[in-house]
Amino acid sequence: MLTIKNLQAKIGEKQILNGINLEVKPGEVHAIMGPNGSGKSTLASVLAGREEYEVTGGEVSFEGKDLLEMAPEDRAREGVFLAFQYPVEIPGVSTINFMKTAVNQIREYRGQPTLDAVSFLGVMKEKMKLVEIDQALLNRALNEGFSGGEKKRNEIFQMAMLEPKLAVLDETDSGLDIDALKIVSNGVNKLRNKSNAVIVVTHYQRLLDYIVPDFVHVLYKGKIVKSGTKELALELEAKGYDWIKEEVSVL
Ligand SMILES: Nc1ncnc2c1ncn2[C@@H]1O[C@H](COP(=O)(O)OP(=O)(O)OP(=O)(O)O)[C@@H](O)[C@H]1O
Repeated sequence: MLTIKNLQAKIGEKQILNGINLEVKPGEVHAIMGPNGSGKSTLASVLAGREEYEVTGGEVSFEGKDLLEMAPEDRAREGVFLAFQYPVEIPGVSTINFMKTAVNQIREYRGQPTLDAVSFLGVMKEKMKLVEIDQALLNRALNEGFSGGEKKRNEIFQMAMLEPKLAVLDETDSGLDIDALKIVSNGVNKLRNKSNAVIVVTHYQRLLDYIVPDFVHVLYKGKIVKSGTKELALELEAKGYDWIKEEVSVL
């Protein structure tokens, strides 16, 4: 589904990604971990096509198409969803209206009939239950004054509505209390199936107790320096990153 080959990227004059290789197949969940400043958010942002980042080398293909050539909105239409670390606020536009437009644009792009107001509300109610989100929140302007946990929950709601093939969840555990962490994780788990894939960027093994990954990768200095299964996350939780940094330094 997603193949990243030797991806390099910089912001301003600072080179951040130094050759990322990653293969994600349908149905898989990959967790990306790593020390602060190693490039995790940058990788997510490059996949989303955020303009500030300049790709300086490598390739990314999504279902055989060159992802890096696509405009950010086309990436979303093709089925890539990125939950931003700090989602934008859109004053004056309710979350419901925002979602209705987004869902119908994607349906049109995929050649599916658009949803009228009644059908949209039906789908919305069903997805709201998945992430246990309150309608009062969805009536408010998008993200305006939302708490950290509300923003995160709303992102998972957006993901449920947009039914992406690949979801990139960036630090989705930040700002969530323990109950919200479970609700969001349950929402993600209910959305998992054989044909979609998830990349979750996280600092905490705790999240991976709920969203159980097939693979865990450690990003350090802009490269994936170690990959393993969920046991690797447990090892990192127990031992920290120093042993990995040492392994890298003797190479
Ligand atoms: N706009 C920018 N200008 C200069 N440097 C930047 C900019 N954005 C990111 N960086 C630098 O790029 C490096 C990687 O940042 P990134 O946010 O991708 O790391 P991260 O692994 O997600 O970190 P964290 O775990 O702390 O969230 C950091 O050293 C950061 O300071």
